[in-house]
Amino acid sequence: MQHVIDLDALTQTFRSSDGSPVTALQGVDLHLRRHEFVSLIGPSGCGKSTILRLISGLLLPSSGAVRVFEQPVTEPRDDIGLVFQKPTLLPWLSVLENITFPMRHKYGRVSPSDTARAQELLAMVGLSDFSHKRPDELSGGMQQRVSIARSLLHDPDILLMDEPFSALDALTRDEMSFELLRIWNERPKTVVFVTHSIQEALLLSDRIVVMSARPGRVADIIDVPLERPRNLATLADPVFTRMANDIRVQVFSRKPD
Ligand SMILES: Nc1ncnc2c1ncn2[C@@H]1O[C@H](COP(=O)(O)OP(=O)(O)OP(=O)(O)O)[C@@H](O)[C@H]1O
Repeated sequence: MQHVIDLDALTQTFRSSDGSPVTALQGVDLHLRRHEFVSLIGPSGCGKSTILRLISGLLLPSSGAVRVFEQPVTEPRDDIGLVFQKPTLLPWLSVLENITFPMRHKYGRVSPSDTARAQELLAMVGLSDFSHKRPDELSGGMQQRVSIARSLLHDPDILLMDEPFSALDALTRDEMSFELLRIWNERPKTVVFVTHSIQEALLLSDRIVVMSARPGRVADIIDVPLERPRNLATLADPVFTRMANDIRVQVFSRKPD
């Protein structure tokens, strides 16, 4: 079967400010199938964001290989959407202009269909009434919704999301998780989702990659057998609660290598 994302023997070393090497990732192998939803969880600093930067081409590996659609990744690709922890909006543009900005940046113009799609996405994230506001007139959570809408504008095949809901309040966070499931259902994509929330990972994912602390390695890959479509009832499913407990134990207990 063709993989959409292949990470083979991936090692990433950085140089810290005092010049000493920091091994962020060591020997990471991971293969994602088409339209799979995979979450990465693990302790702070275990290299989750580094994996997303490597897949996106924002960073090149110290050793090992990153392939997307079987092509080595050598630079950022157009068919990958990115959502970061922070919204990264341009403060001088309106909300609507921020969403269509990637099109203006790439093609020098924004077509009426881009604008219509941006408006659709704004409605989806509940911000139709804010399309002409500037980002600093919105709350942090609202700004993050705008950046999620922006990442979806060109309907990318791959979506890389780095704790996209961590800035949102708990209710909005649940709502956004279900919205993301709905979007993913309607327009399937291969998603790599970084989160610190075991519940969020379980609710969303086909597989959960549990990473170990520095140097970051893949400690376990867990299949999530919960039926789709998932909804509020999923959260009360005994399989969900049992798996959440098991993963919590796995993440928080120190296991000797
Ligand atoms: N540009 C860099 N220069 C030096 N060290 C870096 C750089 N980028 C990341 N690191 C280090 O690599 C390690 C992995 O960082 P990364 O941000 O990928 O972890 P993470 O699992 O996403 O963390 P968190 O959950 O806290 O967001 C950390 O020790 C970090 O300090």
